[in-house]
Amino acid sequence: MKTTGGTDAQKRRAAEAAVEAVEDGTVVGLGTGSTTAFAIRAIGDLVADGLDVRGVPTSFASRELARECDIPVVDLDEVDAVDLAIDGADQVATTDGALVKGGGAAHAREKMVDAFADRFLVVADPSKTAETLSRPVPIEVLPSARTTVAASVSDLGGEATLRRAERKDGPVVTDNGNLVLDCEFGAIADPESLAADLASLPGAVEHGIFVGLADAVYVGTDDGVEVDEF
Ligand SMILES: O=C(CO)[C@H](O)[C@H](O)COP(=O)(O)O
Repeated sequence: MKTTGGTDAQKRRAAEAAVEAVEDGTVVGLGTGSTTAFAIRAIGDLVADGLDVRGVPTSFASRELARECDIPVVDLDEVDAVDLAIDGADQVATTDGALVKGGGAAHAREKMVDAFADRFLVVADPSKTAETLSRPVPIEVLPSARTTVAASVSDLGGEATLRRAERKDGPVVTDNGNLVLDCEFGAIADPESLAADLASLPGAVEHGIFVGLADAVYVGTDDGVEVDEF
């Protein structure tokens, strides 16, 4: 499910440009994925130079990396505000900054942190951008809801596939102990409407469509960074 079309240099450029927005004394949401990992490492470098920040990780993996980088970490329920969140995406709509996320199965916690943040910056490479979202939409589901949610997805015109683990027999289990259905809808003409439909399914914990949340998208290219504000 991971999308790895961009180069590390592109990802790093986007991440390091976004990290320039991190201010002293703030709480920063730490997204998940290979692009955000560059941002977490860059924040770690600033912490080593004396920057005072606390990070709110969105996954086991981002928590581990933040700790490795000596970034003090706190849970979302321990802070009154998240000043800035930096997170990656599997696909970014260039028109309005709508996203498909969840390639790392972390979208439930990512959505909580990204939505709560005063400002949410997306970091991406050019392989992620599109005029219309069309990537399969991950839905985190309670284990016993996987067949009922899959049937509802089919009623909505999609096709759900249980995400399987690459290095173990069986399904991917999220950090929250749930399963993930990757749901193919083809081109998504109205992400807001599909998001509302998916949010209403009993047993669906969270889906990977992020509408109206991104404040800016940083796209790292081979020779710079393009920034779109929304
Ligand atoms: O949504 C995500 C994890 O749930 C990631 O942000 C998304 O998959 C992008 O990852 P990468 O930067 O490795 O391509």
